[in-house]
Amino acid sequence: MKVAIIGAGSLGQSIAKGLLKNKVVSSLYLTKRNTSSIVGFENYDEVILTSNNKEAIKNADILIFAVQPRHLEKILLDSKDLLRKEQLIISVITGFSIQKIEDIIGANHFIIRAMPNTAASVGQSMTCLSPNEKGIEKVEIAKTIFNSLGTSMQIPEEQLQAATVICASGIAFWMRLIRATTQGAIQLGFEAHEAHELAMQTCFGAASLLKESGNHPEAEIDRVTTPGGCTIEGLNEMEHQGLSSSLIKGINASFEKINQIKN
Ligand SMILES: NC(=O)C1=CN([C@@H]2O[C@H](COP(=O)(O)OP(=O)(O)OC[C@H]3O[C@@H](n4cnc5c(N)ncnc54)[C@H](OP(=O)(O)O)[C@@H]3O)[C@@H](O)[C@H]2O)C=CC1
Ligand SMILES: O=C(O)[C@@H]1CCC=N1
Repeated sequence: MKVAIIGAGSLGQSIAKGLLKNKVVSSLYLTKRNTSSIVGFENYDEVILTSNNKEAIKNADILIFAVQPRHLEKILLDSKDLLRKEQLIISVITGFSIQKIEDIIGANHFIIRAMPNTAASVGQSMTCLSPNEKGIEKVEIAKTIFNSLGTSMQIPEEQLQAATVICASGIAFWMRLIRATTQGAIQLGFEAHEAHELAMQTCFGAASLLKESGNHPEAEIDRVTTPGGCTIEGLNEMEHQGLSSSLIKGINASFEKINQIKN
């Protein structure tokens, strides 16, 4: 696979690292205006770092656009004459609709909007995919790419904003929960590095339990909460303080914001 990532910033580099780790690309163009700020890709023969989007677009079969939303329109306008009908065009850009992409480059292209997260760099992204009408033909290729970076799910484009909040912003939400647990552990007397390890592995264990057992979280909670014990005491206090409610409200605030952002 010859891939170009147009806009190798935070997410673009995460995707690149995952692709390289899994050896799924024969050549990988990474573009950004200031290429000197990219580090960590020097030892890969298949990587071409450049600020020349046109060169990257010409030499790739799969284009992954990962610039900030405000930059996409100009890049597409500048390069639309170079786009080939057989190329697969993937956009990971928040809030930039398929309709808007088609308005710029035409509907006769394989276009797929993808919403991965930064865990792509370690092969653990949850990626949601929404193709345009033509892109349905190439959705399996997109699944192959994003399944090599974690797991993927095809969803209607109308749900992509919600998926962004849950999966892409979700990385930040879970990080904050892990950080808060770490702070609690330090208060209980652990060294910071120990507290971090305890919080991180326990979070990983909780997610793994659900994934491997297929159980509902409440079933797993019931297995931990000894009657009259410390777990239910802590859990109930967290709920009195609004744990579930604050998460749901945060998710809704994030969703309201994403729907206000105009590209
Ligand atoms: N970060 C995340 O976790 C997620 C982000 N997204 C979406 O992905 C997109 C990228 O986000 P993120 O990686 O955080 O943003 P960044 O700002 O980190 O990355 C964007 C990159 O695009 C480059 N760029 C800007 N203009 C051009 C240009 N004309 N040609 C080539 N490259 C260019 C910038 O580098 P330079 O200035 O050197 O050109 C920058 O490195 C956004 O649309 C965001 O909504 C979606 C899901 C998750
Ligand atoms: O915070 C944001 O707006 C973008 C979209 C999801 C992750 N980063």
